[in-house]
Amino acid sequence: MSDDPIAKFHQWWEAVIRDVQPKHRGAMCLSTVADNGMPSARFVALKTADARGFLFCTWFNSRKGQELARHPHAALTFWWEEKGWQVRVEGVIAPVSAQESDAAWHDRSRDAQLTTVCFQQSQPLATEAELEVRLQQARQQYEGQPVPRPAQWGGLRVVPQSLEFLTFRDNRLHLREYFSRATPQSDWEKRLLQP
Ligand SMILES: Cc1cc2nc3c(=O)[nH]c(=O)nc-3n(C[C@H](O)[C@H](O)[C@H](O)COP(=O)(O)O)c2cc1C
Repeated sequence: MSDDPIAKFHQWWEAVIRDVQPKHRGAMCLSTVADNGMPSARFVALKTADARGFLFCTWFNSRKGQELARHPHAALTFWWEEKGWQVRVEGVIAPVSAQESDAAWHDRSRDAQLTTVCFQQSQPLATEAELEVRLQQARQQYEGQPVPRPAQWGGLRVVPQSLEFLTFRDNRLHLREYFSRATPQSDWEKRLLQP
């Protein structure tokens, strides 16, 4: 078993992509905390995972973006049913360079860029019909030209302090491999946890 949790994460993620071919290959539950201590969770898409951390993209002024700006701690949870694997990540939020956010923006399809720019994520919506109207307006506005990345949209990185890999077993003797480190510069320590 790998003693480098990032390498282990990659082994698992690549195995899932290869063997399961999920439609949303990077889907992960992102948990944040509000001022009153209330947690909130939603799925986002993992873009990359490497020694620097786990990168996802969003609106900085969305609910999650504002919560992370005020409380820069986050948890990520993956569950890959076909493999019986759960991964939990806990860490701190680190900003991402404008160049990296630009690269992520250019990776998106034009359709995805247009649906991103035409909404103010997390704000109230008057009617469902407004969705189509706004998208049509954005199509017209940017016809024949590139869709620029909004300044409020970009990447955020979760720099992990701990990762836990759970191998689910039908007899409930789940294997839990827990990795933690005191600081991002420290070595990882590994231990097993009771199921
Ligand atoms: C599979 C999946 C992937 C998603 N990926 C993203 C994403 O990468 N970024 C994002 O902002 N929202 C993504 N969403 C939408 C979020 O779940 C959420 O509805 C939205 O970001 C607003 O959350 P907030 O109001 O807590 O900020 C995704 C939803 C699903 C179901």
